[in-house]
Amino acid sequence: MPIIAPSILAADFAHLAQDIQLVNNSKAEWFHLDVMDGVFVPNISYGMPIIERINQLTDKTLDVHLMIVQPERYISTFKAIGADILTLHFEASTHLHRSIQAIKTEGMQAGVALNPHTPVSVLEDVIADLDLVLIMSVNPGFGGQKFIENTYRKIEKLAEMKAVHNPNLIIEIDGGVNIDNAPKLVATGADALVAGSAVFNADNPELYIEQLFYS
Ligand SMILES: O=C(CO)[C@H](O)[C@H](O)COP(=O)(O)O
Ligand SMILES: [Co+2]
Repeated sequence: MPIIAPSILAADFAHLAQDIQLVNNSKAEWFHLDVMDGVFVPNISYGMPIIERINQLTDKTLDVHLMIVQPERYISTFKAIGADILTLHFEASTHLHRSIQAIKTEGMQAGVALNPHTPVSVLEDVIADLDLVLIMSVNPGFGGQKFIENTYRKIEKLAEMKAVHNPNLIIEIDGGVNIDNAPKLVATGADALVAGSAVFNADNPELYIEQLFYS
């Protein structure tokens, strides 16, 4: 079964506690939390106070996706507010190896995210140190975008690298995931599926999460 990570970006911020409870009651194992700075991506989402509050309202894993420049500046801050998995972008990280080690030293799981144009091969020399690779299946910055079909090819290649270098690596797919593409994503090698708009726009989000879980 894949790990389902509903993206809170698509939640109703006027009724956030209700949407957190919905995820708590569902088969989702993780909360996916998108932090955008308006510089690395052309959008600003939410930051530390929201994540800190969500951490107080759940026992589930907090999967934090940083879409910010100089993410290394905030590693200890995200640990302090409850992040369990901290994923930063390859494209935003000059000293990626050092940042991965810093995340692990803080006691979090370390992830690296790749934009749609970035080949998985760039991770060859750090893949053994990683807990997770997040493949962006849309261009980062916004929810509700159309899934990019080339993602399957990237999962295949990453799954080959995983088999050789790091069998425990989690392959996470983020963007445009829904119940139509989820089965093929899982069959191709995805271990974790992020879904925002598909979940929170569903008539019954809890049931939708269950359908994704049984993909
Ligand atoms: O990182 C992200 C955007 O940059 C989000 O996690 C992603 O877009 C999820 O939203 P949706 O499922 O609506 O595509
Ligand atoms: Co994300």
